[in-house]
Amino acid sequence: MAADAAGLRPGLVVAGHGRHVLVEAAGGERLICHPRGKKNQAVVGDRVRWKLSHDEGTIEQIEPRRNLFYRQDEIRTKSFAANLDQVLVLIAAEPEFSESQLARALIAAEAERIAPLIALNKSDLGEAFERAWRRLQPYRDMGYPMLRLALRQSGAADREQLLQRLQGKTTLVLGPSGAGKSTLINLLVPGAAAQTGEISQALNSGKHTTTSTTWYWMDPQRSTALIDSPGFQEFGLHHIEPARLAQLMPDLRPHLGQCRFYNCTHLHEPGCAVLAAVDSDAGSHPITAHRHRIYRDLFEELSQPARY
Ligand SMILES: Nc1nc2c(ncn2[C@@H]2O[C@H](COP(=O)(O)OP(=O)(O)OP(=O)(O)O)[C@@H](O)[C@H]2O)c(=O)[nH]1
Ligand SMILES: [Zn+2]
Repeated sequence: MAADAAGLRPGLVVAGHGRHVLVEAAGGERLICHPRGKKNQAVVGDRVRWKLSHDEGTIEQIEPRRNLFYRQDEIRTKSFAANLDQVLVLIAAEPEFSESQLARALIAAEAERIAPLIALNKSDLGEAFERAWRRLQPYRDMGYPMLRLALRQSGAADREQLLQRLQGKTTLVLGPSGAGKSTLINLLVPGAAAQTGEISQALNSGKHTTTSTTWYWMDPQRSTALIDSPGFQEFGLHHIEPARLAQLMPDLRPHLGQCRFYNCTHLHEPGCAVLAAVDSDAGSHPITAHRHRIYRDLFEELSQPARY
């Protein structure tokens, strides 16, 4: 597409590495762009206005974001994707997933009002799978959509199942190492491996890197996208106020506003409606003891002063 009077062209950020990003122009061609100034770092999924200078570009504007998915550890903020429709958390029967990591990813999505979708892979593993599926019961009760996958065995069927959920949307895929994220991306994006090679070469001048977030189109019409992002581990949530945490946990949420103290932390107070629901048979929204422990641990973690 032609540049406007100021020489600006529209583009989409499709990969990021450090300060420079790869931008896809309206016609589909891609080029390296650098941010203008120190602030305003563009992230994958950003719609930008860029200007050509020599054979690279500078990003002059970032369009307002619908949402920004980020995790923040104690040291630095790592925002990594913007303008998402949903987050797909891919876990597996083996290696055993960490419920705390799963809970963190869901809370990060809830905080930005991005719809989460959980997929449990390796249903061919029999008993180990059923055990993992049972561990996810509280998350089904919370209303999160959940898929059973066997990506290595039943690729074609899984592909159909996934397409129904992904079509026309932009989905960030998150998952711990070994759950099958590469298998899933290769199933849905033919040629993904080759693309990754090209991107890392472009961004990193030939050095191989797997640490950048990458946008993949699933269809030639460029209407359905997957974003692959490393780093499910160390999912810091330091950008979230502890007092806001309970609202981001759908099993705690229905009990809020019913505690004796308006500023109840739901950790130890008498007359706490959340505590009353933990492992309770009475009432319609029970909270498992494990989920309350995750809440407690996170609340304490987020209450620590940030260490810089
Ligand atoms: N049994 C079983 N194994 C699977 C299935 N899907 C993937 N795997 C295997 O699980 C292992 C991890 O799969 P990957 O796709 O490499 O997982 P990943 O999440 O990308 O892992 P990293 O590369 O470590 O980030 C591989 O050995 C796959 O062959 C499945 O449905 N069943
Ligand atoms: Zn309370």
